[in-house]
Amino acid sequence: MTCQTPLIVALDCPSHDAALVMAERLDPTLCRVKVGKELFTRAGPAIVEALQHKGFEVFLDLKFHDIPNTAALAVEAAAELGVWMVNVHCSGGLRMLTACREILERRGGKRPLLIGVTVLTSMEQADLRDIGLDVEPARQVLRLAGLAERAGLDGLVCSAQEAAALKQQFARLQLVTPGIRPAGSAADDQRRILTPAQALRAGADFLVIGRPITQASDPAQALTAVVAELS
Ligand SMILES: O=c1ccn([C@@H]2O[C@H](COP(=O)(O)O)[C@@H](O)[C@H]2O)c(=O)[nH]1
Repeated sequence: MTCQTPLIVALDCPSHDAALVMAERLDPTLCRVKVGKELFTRAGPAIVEALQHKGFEVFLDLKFHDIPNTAALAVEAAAELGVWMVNVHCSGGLRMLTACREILERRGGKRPLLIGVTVLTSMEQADLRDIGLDVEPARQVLRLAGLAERAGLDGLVCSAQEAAALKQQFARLQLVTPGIRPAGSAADDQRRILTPAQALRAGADFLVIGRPITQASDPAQALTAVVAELS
């Protein structure tokens, strides 16, 4: 099934069973799901297959960042799982990004969207300074977007705060935006946030939402409320 909505729910759950219980409360016509580091490390490829079996398209958010050969082979393994989207860190560099794109092209057939992570939405300027980057997040995002464009990636993970500037310079790239917070929700550890409606207006293609839905007392109702905000 091809899902038409921009919503991706982050299933940051501690076990296979917990993820399936949460997935039961979601509707695959209203959202895709994201399997990240915690869930995949605990539950492995079986959880991806189980979610696909329930009708969900899966974004495998493992943010690969390694030497080109290792990263590319990891991306190929993700493609073999039949995931809809996979990602790598742009800061792995042009050769790493290119190797990841090339291995998917060589494989042929239906392939996942290959998305480059720019600057994590939990980071602000002080965090970049701590790692030796004396630059505003938005500027660093644009730099890394240029690398992703040159390497032929399909899109970027970025904050929706950068979406308008990115769409202006890199119209081809699809923008996947975590750090989405419905009005009144806690920001948690996120720093560069926007509401769902603001994010779409700014040009985001896909909105990643985790805790505001999965930790709500009624996740199905929380998802429906976001859908309503966007319609
Ligand atoms: O820059 C990034 C990249 C990935 N994420 C992931 O998205 C979700 C967000 O969850 P919330 O509960 O809505 O904060 C989470 O799985 C992160 O690993 C991100 O937040 N920022």
